Amino acid sequence: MDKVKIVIAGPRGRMGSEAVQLVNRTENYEIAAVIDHKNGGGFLGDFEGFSQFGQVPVYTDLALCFQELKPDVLIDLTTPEVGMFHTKTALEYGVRPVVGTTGFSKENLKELEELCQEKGIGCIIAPNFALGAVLMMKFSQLAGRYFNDVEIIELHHDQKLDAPSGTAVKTAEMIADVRENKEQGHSQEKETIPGARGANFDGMHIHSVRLPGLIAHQQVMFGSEGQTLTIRHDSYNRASFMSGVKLAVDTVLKIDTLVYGLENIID
Ligand SMILES: NC(=O)C1=CN([C@@H]2O[C@H](COP(=O)(O)OP(=O)(O)OC[C@H]3O[C@@H](n4cnc5c(N)ncnc54)[C@H](O)[C@@H]3O)[C@@H](O)[C@H]2O)C=CC1
Ligand SMILES: O=C(O)C1=N[C@H](C(=O)O)C[C@H](O)C1
Repeated sequence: MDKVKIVIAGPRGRMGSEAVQLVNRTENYEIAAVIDHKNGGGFLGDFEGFSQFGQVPVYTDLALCFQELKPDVLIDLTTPEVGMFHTKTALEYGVRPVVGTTGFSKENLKELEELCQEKGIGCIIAPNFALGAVLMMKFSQLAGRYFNDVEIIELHHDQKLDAPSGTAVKTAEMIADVRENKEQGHSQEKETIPGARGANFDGMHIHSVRLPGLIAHQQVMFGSEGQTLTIRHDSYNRASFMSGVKLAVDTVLKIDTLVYGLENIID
């Protein structure tokens, strides 16, 4: 059986470097190339900490990489600014994207859904690859059917670029699908310091904590008369995301639509 040819964008990043190791240790996967904005024309092995990957080419030009190597899958773990461009380019060249990069808007998702349809190939965008986080979102959605009052508190390392996190937005979207619409808190509440009540998503509030020492954590709190329910997930390292990345790569090869969220494929 031919190996799955994978291109990884963002290989020197916290997630990308973990994904390089995942692809390298998976028997039927092969790293065809990496995409980085440095060292185009060189090799991954030239980057510090990657000496074992001497032969893996580095491209700065995604389209050129796809034209020359015709890979099966792009794993994108970059930044909100470039994630959409990479994903679109991949679909245009018939390469199936598995995207962990966060910060995609509803409009972005709509455009990608149409592009998948046009090209007849699959794409997976997963705001969180950790199984526990996916369950936390599903459990929160279940609780949202019974509790209208919810506050989402996401906690991340202080190098994170986007706020709120992709996971928090996805959680809010999933709860909003089942929750009776409600503007939370007192109708006359006033912020004496702007932002004190966090971001407002459909009347729910999202709070973003950024601290060194944290990795990726989220707590969803529900309240009603005389009780609260708290659902919490913690990722203590980036290895926690890798089984989800593998599941997404294996799945994206078999589908021909856009899937937004791992909860749609874990069953
Ligand atoms: N879906 C999930 O389970 C997870 C998603 N993430 C998301 O993944 C993304 C990456 O996160 P981290 O690895 O922590 O960030 P990071 O900052 O450590 O890595 C990002 C990498 O992208 C590279 N990059 C930037 N522009 C590029 C370009 N034009 N071409 C190629 N590479 C480029 C940077 O050099 C850097 O190495 C973020 O959007 C984050 O929110 C992070 C953890 C889990
Ligand atoms: O940047 C991170 O670290 C993470 N980003 C994703 C998000 O925005 O939800 C997933 C996870 O929380 C880690």
